[in-house]
Amino acid sequence: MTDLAIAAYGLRKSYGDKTVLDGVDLAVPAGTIYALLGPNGAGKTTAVKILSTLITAGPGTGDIRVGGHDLATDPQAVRAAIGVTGQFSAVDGLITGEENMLLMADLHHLSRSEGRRTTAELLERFDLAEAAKKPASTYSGGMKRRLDIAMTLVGGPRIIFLDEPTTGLDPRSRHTMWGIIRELVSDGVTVLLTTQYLEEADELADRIGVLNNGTIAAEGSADELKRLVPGGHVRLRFTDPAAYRSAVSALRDVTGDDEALSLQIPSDGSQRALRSVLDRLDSAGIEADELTVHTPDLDDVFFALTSSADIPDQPKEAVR
Ligand SMILES: Nc1ncnc2c1ncn2[C@@H]1O[C@H](COP(=O)(O)OP(=O)(O)OP(=O)(O)O)[C@@H](O)[C@H]1O
Repeated sequence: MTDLAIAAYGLRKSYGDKTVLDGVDLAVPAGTIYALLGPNGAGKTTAVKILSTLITAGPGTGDIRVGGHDLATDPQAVRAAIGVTGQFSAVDGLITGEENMLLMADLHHLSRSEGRRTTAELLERFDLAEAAKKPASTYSGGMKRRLDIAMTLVGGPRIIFLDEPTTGLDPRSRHTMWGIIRELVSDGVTVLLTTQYLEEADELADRIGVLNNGTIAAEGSADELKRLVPGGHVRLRFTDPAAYRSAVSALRDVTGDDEALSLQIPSDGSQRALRSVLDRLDSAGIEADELTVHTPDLDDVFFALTSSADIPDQPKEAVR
């Protein structure tokens, strides 16, 4: 049996008559990154709050184990094993970065010397040593987010929940944060993150769960998810209408756009498929002005799975 850091069966939660989570299963192997991806209001934060014991799951929820501990019977042990960084920072702006860290060390009952050592180490690691004695309110968004994660790490959690860790950060800070998350996992920590950014899930996650309408509409690695949607094609553009017409008759299975003088050929984008297109063009003596390859990306998957809210069940049937 794989060592699961997080195992949740049939997560349910409703607010009044609004069902937010309608039986979500999650299985996250230790030492991996799992991304919960979903549009606004999909229930990502709700799932994180339940798994981190901040709110209770609704009736009908099955077993939930985090770090091997049963969430229902041993929430204290779960809390000791995890760290949570939410969308709203735990950083106190009135005190310095260092003081924020020392406060966390106190909360975790570290001795004074251990607290100082851990604080210094983490501030250094997160590139905050220089700013350590400045009030946190003077920090940039990226620095605050790094301090927030550093504070989460004071207790040495083995499982970390990151709720939208890079929302609102500029591209450079986002890349820094990705580096930090990768480093955590290389130390054996398990990360469950929520994100609205497909690129982030693609970059970081071993597995991605697409949350939609209260259920996981699809789950897999980024590559597996991309294979779920059709849409790979080669696009050829022409400036000469005669060349365009010859290409349409020389190639099979094409969809042409007579006005734009462009045509699309379904293709998996492989070298072999491209060569076959080029060979056919060559042997017909046709030269295209532009050739582009489009392979499905996570955007295509996301839109395919989350855009048809008006057609119940369709997304699930399409992928399962
Ligand atoms: N305490 C609450 N009372 C009533 N409704 C709530 C409560 N908390 C969340 N909701 C509703 O549950 C739904 C899911 O919210 P949640 O915050 O989990 O979504 P999310 O996927 O994290 O979205 P976002 O990306 O916007 O943060 C939303 O429609 C929200 O309005």
